[in-house]
Amino acid sequence: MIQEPVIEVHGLCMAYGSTVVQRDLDFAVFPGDIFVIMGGSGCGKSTLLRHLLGLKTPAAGDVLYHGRSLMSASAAERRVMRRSWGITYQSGGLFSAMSLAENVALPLHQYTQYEAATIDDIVAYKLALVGLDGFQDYLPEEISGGMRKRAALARAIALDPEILFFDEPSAGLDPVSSRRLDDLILQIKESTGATVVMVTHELPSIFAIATNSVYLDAETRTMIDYGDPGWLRTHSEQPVVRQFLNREADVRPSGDVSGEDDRG
Ligand SMILES: Nc1ncnc2c1ncn2[C@@H]1O[C@H](COP(=O)(O)OP(=O)(O)OP(=O)(O)O)[C@@H](O)[C@H]1O
Repeated sequence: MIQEPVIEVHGLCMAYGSTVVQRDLDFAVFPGDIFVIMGGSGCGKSTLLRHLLGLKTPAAGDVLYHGRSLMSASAAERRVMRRSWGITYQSGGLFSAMSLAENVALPLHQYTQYEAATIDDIVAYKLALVGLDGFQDYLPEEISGGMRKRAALARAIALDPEILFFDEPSAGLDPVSSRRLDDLILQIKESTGATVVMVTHELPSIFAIATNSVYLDAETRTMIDYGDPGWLRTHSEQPVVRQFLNREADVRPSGDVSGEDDRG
């Protein structure tokens, strides 16, 4: 059976003013993928995520969800699309003055007409799902960084999203917490059937959970490879991609390290 893509990126060109960040991006994300946006520092990964979320307008090209253009969607259509997305930001993005339960309840208040008791049940269930049973009354600052990331994930899955977006989910976490978050993302993807799109530099995460990826090159300002990162690691025809995935010494001519990831 041929699967229809969930997301299609067509001829996308992204720019800030007259400065082009990336151009000619063409790729698709299929149902159930854990799709990773990779590339060196400053190549445009977060900018691509902002375009996928409709937070930034392309200089050219389009993003389609189930074949429907995000760019030409009306505000009402975009709201329907957003209803099916769960988003977690690099910082977690939890509201510091609200308890974990209040944070997780926010999208339920915003997008549903559920009664308070139903919302309480869903919040308790989602917090339990991410291992935060019993922490509903804590403020974000009262728990660890790993727990905050998991609370942000609980909020992102509050509405049972079809697509989960992550910007650097394990940024700032120790390897054990990072691994736990990977396991949780996999578990949630498997139990809900969600499609996952994430920006990450973390090779262990990439190899542990990604099913497909795109590599954005900072130097040529376009995608230079696309595929399963485990396969690209040894088979990519692009030395920069193999280098990124193997974290080898820089293979560019000396003095040019624009594609290097300095955080690995
Ligand atoms: N609001 C902005 N205005 C102008 N330029 C910007 C803006 N945001 C990002 N840029 C530039 O666009 C380029 C891509 O930035 P972006 O944050 O998308 O890269 P990234 O790959 O996510 O980087 P990192 O890996 O360091 O997080 C960078 O050169 C950055 O300086």
